[in-house]
Amino acid sequence: MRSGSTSALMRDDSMYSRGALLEHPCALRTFDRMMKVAKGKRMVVFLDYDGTLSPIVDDPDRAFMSDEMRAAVREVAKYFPTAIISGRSRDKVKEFVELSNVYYAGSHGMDIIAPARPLKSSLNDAKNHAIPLDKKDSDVLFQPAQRFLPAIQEMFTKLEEKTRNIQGAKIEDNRFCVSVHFRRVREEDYSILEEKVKSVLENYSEFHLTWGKKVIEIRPSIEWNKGHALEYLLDTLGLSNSSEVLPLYIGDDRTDEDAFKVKIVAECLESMSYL
Ligand SMILES: O=P(O)(O)OC[C@H]1O[C@H](O[C@H]2O[C@H](CO)[C@@H](O)[C@H](O)[C@H]2O)[C@H](O)[C@@H](O)[C@@H]1O
Repeated sequence: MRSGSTSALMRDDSMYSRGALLEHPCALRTFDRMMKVAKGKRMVVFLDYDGTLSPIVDDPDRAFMSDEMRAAVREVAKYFPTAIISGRSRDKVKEFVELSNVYYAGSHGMDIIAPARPLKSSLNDAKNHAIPLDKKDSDVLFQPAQRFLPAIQEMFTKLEEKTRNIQGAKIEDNRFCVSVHFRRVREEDYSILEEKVKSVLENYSEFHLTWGKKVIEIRPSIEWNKGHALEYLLDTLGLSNSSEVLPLYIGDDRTDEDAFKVKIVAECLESMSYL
């Protein structure tokens, strides 16, 4: 996503959602179709956090998940491998979700804890970034944007300084990316905020901006997003064979589109539309 003019921040979140709904079948309304497609397949569940497992609220630090939702996810994870893929830092999303039977991918998939298994597919380069947590431990950390950490920390400090005087602006450290929230900023200050963010970014050519729900996200320009994280997880789970596996991805924001575009996910969506 790209800003057109200085008013990119004025973009209406609900317009995006309506467009996405037209393009993708609604899971609840097409439940029977989904079950037909799922028959005989190994289902793997991928969930976004904000706006999916928790409601969108004004204060990002208070986006709590309900106990009911937590119980539902815990139950789902008993039957299907389940992963939470979020723009948040992995620690933060884990703190909110509080479940031990799910996989976590934070920073839009740039920070994954996954079971240690040999990678089978074309994600060859990915294994170079995988760090075993412990010899006895069966989990590995996958962090393809590690080298950007010092620059991200620097940017975070600069953004806090520059936006200090903009009422309602909030900078969130998501470890391998940074969020600039403007949900509580007055509309007349949107363009000032956007300019300030862009002025910081000018000195960091290896980063780019993306726009979510009342949030600007600053991300390292590497070829890695929620879609790659989904593929990585499927692969490490030994489940990247598309004829046997049904990946179910639930998400509400623009960055979730990267996961919807993954071939195996897109094919499943398409097969549901033809039933
Ligand atoms: O990938 P996600 O888990 O959906 O994370 C995307 C961003 O979500 C959070 O911001 C959004 O939710 C906040 C709480 O409801 C809301 O105040 C904000 O306006 C939304 O954009 C999170 O705080 C961001 O860091 C994530 O990038």
